[in-house]
Parts: sequence; C-alpha cells; structure tokens
Amino acid sequence: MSRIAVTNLTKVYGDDTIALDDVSFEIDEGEFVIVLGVSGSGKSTLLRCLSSLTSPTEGTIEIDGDEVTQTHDDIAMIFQQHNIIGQMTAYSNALSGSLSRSDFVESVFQLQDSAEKYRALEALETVGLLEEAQSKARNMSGGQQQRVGIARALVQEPRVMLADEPVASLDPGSSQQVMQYLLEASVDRDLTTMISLHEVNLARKFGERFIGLRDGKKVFDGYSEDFTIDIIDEIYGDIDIDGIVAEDGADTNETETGKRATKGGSAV
Ligand SMILES: Nc1ncnc2c1ncn2[C@@H]1O[C@H](COP(=O)(O)OP(=O)(O)OP(=O)(O)O)[C@@H](O)[C@H]1O
Repeated sequence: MSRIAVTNLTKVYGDDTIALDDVSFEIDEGEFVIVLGVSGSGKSTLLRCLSSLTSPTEGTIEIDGDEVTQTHDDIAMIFQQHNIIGQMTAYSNALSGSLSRSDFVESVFQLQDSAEKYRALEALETVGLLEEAQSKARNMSGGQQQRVGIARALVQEPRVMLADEPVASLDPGSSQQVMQYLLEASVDRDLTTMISLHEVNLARKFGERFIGLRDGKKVFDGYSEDFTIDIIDEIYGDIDIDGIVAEDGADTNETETGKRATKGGSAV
C-alpha cells in the first residue's frame, strides 16, 4: 500500500482542451476512492496521468514521496476493455501479469518460477475464478473476463490499483460482482485504490471516499457521509439523476466496506 499526492495537476490536450485543471489531493495508504463525473469531466485523464500513460502538462504526482514519471509495476491499471487474450486460459492471462519480472521466452513457454505460478492461482482465487483457471478467456462472460483482468493486475503485485470505468460495459449484476471483487482485493492486499465510475448508485454502494470532477476541476473530495444529493448535483450539473440516487438518502450511506467515514468532506 502506498500514499498518493497529486499537486496542481493540469492536462491540456492540443492547444485548448483542458482535461484537468489544477487538481490536487492526497490519498492515504489503503484508501478505496471512487472518481466520479460526467463523460468528458477528466476521470480517464486523471487515472492515465497517475499510471503515467499520459504526461501531465503541469503539476506533480508522488507515490510515497517519489515523483512518478513513467509506468511502473507498483501501479496497476485495469481498463474498461479488459485487454485480455481470448485464446489464452484465465490462468495464462493472469500469469502474464508477471511479465515484467520474467523474460519474453519464459513468458511465452510459461516457464515462470513456481512462486509466480502460485501468485496467478492465488489472484484467480481472490476474484473467485480458481475453478475456471483452465477456461479459455473467450468463453467467459464479460464480468468474468474483467475479473481475469483484475487477477492479472494483482499478479503484478502493485502497491496502487487503478481502474478506469471497469464496469462500464457490464450488466448491473456483473458490475456489482466486479466492484465487490475489486473492494475485496483492495482490502485483502492493502492496496491504495482509485476507480472511476459513471454510476452514482454503484459508487455509493461501494465507495468510501469520493472525488468529483467537473470540466476538469475537482468539485468534491470527501467521504460517504458528506456525499449528499446536493454534492451529486454539483458534480453532475443539470443531468437528471432522479432514480439513480436517493433510495435511502445519500447522506445516510453505509458502504460495502463496512467502514464508516472518518474524515469530513467538502465541496471545493
Ligand atoms: N487523447 C486525447 N486527445 C485530445 N483530447 C482528449 C484526449 N483524451 C481525452 N480528451 C479530452 O479531454 C477531456 C476529458 O476526457 P476524459 O476521457 O479524461 O474524460 P472522462 O471523464 O474519462 O470521460 P468518459 O467518461 O467519457 O471516459 C474531454 O474533453 C476529452 O474529449
């Protein structure tokens, strides 16, 4: 687990598309954070900057005090399109998470040492797919494929787990299952975790801390108890969110983590 510090992060694409505008926050070790915002608000850009897939225009990102400037095994990224290889088994896909620790030939012939193989099986167990280890990924459901993607990320043995819209293409049941496995992986392995989501109800169910982006600016940073309908309005603007929220009132939210918020939140 690791501590993340983002300071005055700005990302401008081309001449004038400001995707992130002077965003700063700190995340404690082991926190489970959900990034929310409408399409185009900058969620993916934030996660891509954190994983060094995109370079910031200005500002810094530090993990445990060290500035992050290039992709690193300590930071795993899970994508919406899980990028797993359909012809390979769930196990082989998971094992490929060890790629940076093995040479190419070892990987092709699966000659990784037994510790790596054990890690792959353990990661599949974490995402509830041990019994499907020998199933071809292409024969698995979208939700199962995403869980294989999570297993592969875990085999990387990261300290920080990032997931960009990991459930965007899944049905509601599979989305909940994938979120549950992400949460369990985060808690079991003490991973500092940031996940971008579109869906407010899902965010409220699983999130403990929330960062809201609007037009590239951070408009909220706080915990469940402060994640009220007014704040959701602030993040989502005029978009009609009736029926998405407020089954039981956002301000009485109990998260799946079972942890109550310990810090106050604020619209900024
Ligand atoms: N590679 C790129 N080149 C140019 N503009 C980009 C690029 N990537 C993102 N943008 C722009 O930056 C802004 C933020 O986009 P980003 O993808 O980060 O938002 P998002 O909140 O993740 O949206 P979505 O939920 O639709 O993925 C948008 O205006 C988008 O069009």
